[in-house]
Amino acid sequence: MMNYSVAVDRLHVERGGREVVRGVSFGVEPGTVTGLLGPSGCGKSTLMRSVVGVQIIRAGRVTVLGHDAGTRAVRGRVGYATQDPAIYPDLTVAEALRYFADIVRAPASDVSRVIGEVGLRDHADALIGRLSGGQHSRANLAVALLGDPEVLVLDEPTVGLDPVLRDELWELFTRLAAAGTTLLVSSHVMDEAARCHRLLLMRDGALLASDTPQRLRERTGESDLERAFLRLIQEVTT
Ligand SMILES: Nc1ncnc2c1ncn2[C@@H]1O[C@H](COP(=O)(O)OP(=O)(O)OP(=O)(O)O)[C@@H](O)[C@H]1O
Repeated sequence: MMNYSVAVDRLHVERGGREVVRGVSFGVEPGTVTGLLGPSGCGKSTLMRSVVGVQIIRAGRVTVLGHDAGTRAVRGRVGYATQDPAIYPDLTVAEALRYFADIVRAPASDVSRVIGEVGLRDHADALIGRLSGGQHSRANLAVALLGDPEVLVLDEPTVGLDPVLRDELWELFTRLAAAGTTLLVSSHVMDEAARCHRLLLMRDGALLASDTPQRLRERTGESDLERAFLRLIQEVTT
């Protein structure tokens, strides 16, 4: 059996009295980038919260690096960037990162490394509260990179970024994966899908597909991944 970094088995999650993840199963191979795509509200963030271990689940099992998600054995080995950055606005970028580096017991040298990786070197001394939306989300991503976690769970890390920055961040994700990190990255943007090793296409709390971009194109006969996704939706609704 494949030694998955993240394994989700028949996961069911309820939120607000409604089942928002309905029997999802998949595995994420080590050293790969897996894209989690689907329309707003389909359950992407809920699924990611389950992988990080901060979501109460109704049924099923989520294991990360061979341990139940959120347990002590995996704490510090998983980096998580949420959609809503929660970094103190009255600290500078470097101060905030030093603070979080202390919490996750990352080496002090990590602060400068992650600032460079997200392209915030020129803003290291700027107050978090004064950053633009895109700079703020990069600072948030930098926090997740502290301590060089083996698994990175990134909820829409490129939202609000211009195409050049998005491209740079995807290059970083690819580089991290090549060095052995496992990444689960959600996105609304289909052109980012092509840069993933594997795609999870989600709709209404269920997985429509879990496959490589190439196999999804072949299976649907569509060269464009957005059209391939639409075709899969047609298949299940007709
Ligand atoms: N705190 C909550 N209480 C009740 N229901 C919630 C809560 N958070 C999310 N939901 C519901 O759970 C469902 C899945 O939400 P989720 O945030 O996982 O979707 P998503 O695919 O990440 O959406 P988006 O792309 O807009 O972030 C939605 O129907 C949402 O309304």
